[in-house]
Amino acid sequence: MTEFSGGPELISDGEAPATATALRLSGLYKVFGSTTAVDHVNLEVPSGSFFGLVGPNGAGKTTALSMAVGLLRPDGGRASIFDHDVWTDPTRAKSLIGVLPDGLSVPERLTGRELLTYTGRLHGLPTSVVTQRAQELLSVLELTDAERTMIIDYSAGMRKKIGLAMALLHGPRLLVLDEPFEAVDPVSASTIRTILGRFVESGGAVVLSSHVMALVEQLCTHVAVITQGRVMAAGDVDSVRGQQSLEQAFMHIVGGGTGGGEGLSWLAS
Ligand SMILES: Nc1ncnc2c1ncn2[C@@H]1O[C@H](COP(=O)(O)OP(=O)(O)OP(=O)(O)O)[C@@H](O)[C@H]1O
Repeated sequence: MTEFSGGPELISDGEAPATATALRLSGLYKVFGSTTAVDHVNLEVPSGSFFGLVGPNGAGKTTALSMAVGLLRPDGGRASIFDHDVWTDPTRAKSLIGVLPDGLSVPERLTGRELLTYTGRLHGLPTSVVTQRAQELLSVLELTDAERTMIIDYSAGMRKKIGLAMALLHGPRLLVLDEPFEAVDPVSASTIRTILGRFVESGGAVVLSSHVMALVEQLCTHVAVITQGRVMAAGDVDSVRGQQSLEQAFMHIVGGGTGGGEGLSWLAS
């Protein structure tokens, strides 16, 4: 097991943004055929916050995050990163964010090390900086043994970790992570939590989607509950959960928890 000590300098590359809002979504809207995936979503992610986006399957989390980072064009509304509009000022906006998208698509025949080198060079980082940061990220994320393995041969958890390394490599100020802990083993998950915690302590902001309420409750300072494309509750974690656990509050807000008690009688032997 690699102890996480020190590690790469994750906050650094841009000048300090003057605004206190890392991510602002205003009236964000997306329709697929007859499905309104994201329905006029307004959200503000403060600088220095750890923001969890939770919601049932199909709630619109991935669609909202994809529009927030400029991967999917909205049908309406705006997304801005530290006051830079993602669609009218994409170069500046995207230089400030690191993204771990759902279903990361990368050149599969590159090795982990090659992928980081390629990513760093695309960001315009000097070779020496890319080499040093890639080394540290591979080590911290326990991918050193797999640095010469092609991505096509990576497990699901290894793909998440190399995706996170790609998101961190250029020293962003906002991380937008779709299900970063999915398929990741407990030791790596703990390392990732430490990295993200340090990132936020240093003034960065993290937005992540997750289905694991206990994790969101433990990690996040803020949370938004989204269902059927709409934000049903948002704010600091204490105010959203009230006197209940976040899971109880979630069930209450989305109106779930009644299924599974009937039917499937053929499963009982
Ligand atoms: N490319 C697409 N074409 C058509 N419908 C889509 C597309 N992408 C998403 N949808 C629909 O939009 C809605 C929101 O999907 P989305 O993937 O954003 O939900 P999610 O909250 O991320 O779900 P999950 O938790 O299951 O990952 C769903 O009804 C989904 O079927």
